[in-house]
Amino acid sequence: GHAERSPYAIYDSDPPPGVPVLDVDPFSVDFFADPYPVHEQLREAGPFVWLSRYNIGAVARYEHVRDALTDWKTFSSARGVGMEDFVRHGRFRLPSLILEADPPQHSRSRGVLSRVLSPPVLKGLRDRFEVEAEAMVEDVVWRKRFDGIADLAEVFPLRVFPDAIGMGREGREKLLPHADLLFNSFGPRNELFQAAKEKVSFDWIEAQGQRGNLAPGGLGMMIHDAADRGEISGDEAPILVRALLQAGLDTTINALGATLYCLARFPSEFDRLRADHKLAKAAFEEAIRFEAPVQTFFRTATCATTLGGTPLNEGDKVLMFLAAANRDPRQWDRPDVYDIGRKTIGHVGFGAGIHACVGQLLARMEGELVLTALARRVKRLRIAGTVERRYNNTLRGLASLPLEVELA
Ligand code: HEM
Ligand SMILES: CCOc1cccc(C(=O)O)c1
Repeated sequence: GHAERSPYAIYDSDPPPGVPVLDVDPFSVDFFADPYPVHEQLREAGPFVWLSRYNIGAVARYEHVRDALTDWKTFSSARGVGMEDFVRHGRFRLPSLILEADPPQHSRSRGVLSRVLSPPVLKGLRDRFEVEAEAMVEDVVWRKRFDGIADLAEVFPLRVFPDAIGMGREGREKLLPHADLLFNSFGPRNELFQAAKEKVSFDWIEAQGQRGNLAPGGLGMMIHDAADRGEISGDEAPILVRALLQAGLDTTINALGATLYCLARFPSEFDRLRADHKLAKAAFEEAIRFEAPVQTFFRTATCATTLGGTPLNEGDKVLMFLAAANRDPRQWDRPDVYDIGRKTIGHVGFGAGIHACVGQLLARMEGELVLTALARRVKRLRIAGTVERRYNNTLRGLASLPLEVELA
């Protein structure tokens, strides 16, 4: 029935026959406070479930999340990866030429960004990132008490990423409110979205990708160079720069925050990292599986098809619970244990298939360098106060993580 329909629902369709109906709200603050019991309900209810609050189908088991992620022809990104369907509802912003595109458009954009974010390019950034990581950890650990989010997880990406892009000095403080708005916009137009919308004037982020606002030699200018070589058109370049600015900061901040949160909650894992610094990358990757900074994305069916054995019609939106898939006991043993020795290959915290995160190598380098610097200087990491959650329709992360450290 519609009794529990959300005021922010934009669909009215009924569930396909025989599909389990849940009236959970996966975009509510209560849910975000502790999503795991609901993730379990969603996985156990069936391979495909119906969310009556929003009249949308969803998949939470690993197998079917991967089915939707990897079959891009059937489950399209071009009608938006959020709740709104670009064909039926219009669009919140100028669509991304990579995230919200299907081949062949997607292929050209992907070719350019994967080269811009490739190993040889990252190698050129590594020394500077390493110096910054060590300096920042040095600055903060001698205080013994600090906030893992405000003093570490937010500081490092903001120090290195806008410079790597070649962004001007002005306005960098606007990057996070813009990302917060964008990630909220993938969910319903609820209070989280409305509050975020108040904070930004929309055209600012669009302007940052213009050639005139970018330093020579930066990742942003490399995208304009690709346009000069005819790989993409001149007016596509600024939108691809926007993609990096919107996708590349809030995600790594929340991933670093998630890793600190895990290492502080599970000291045995911090001890393992202390004993072997080469586990820094594994600690970061396992935190992305375990906490999933990017929780969900949508796809739109391009034709009559089935998912999880359920028939779907062209135009049906499907919600993919990446975070629930990453803890599906059908795929992972001891899924709710943070284990930095685990084989994380195949986790969907970076997505999967043709849209799998194009920035994952950069993200991993940031995680590795910060966690290595920390493991060198700190013997013990302890939570020393109230942990506060930051709420967003798509991103999972903390607003505050009070820490107390014992120096090595
Ligand atoms: C730990 C940090 C990060 C996480 C958890 C993350 C997560 C994701 C996920 C789940 C997707 C798939 C989207 C989909 O399937 O619709 C994705 C795609 C993407 N990510 Fe990341 N990301 C991270 C860091 C970054 C960074 C640092 C950059 C850029 C420098 C970036 C740029 C992108 C772009 C442009 C896409 C779209 C790729 C495509 O559609 O082909 N991400 N990311
Ligand atoms: C992390 C998912 O990837 C994203 C996120 C935000 C924006 C874009 C873009 O392409 O504009 C991509």
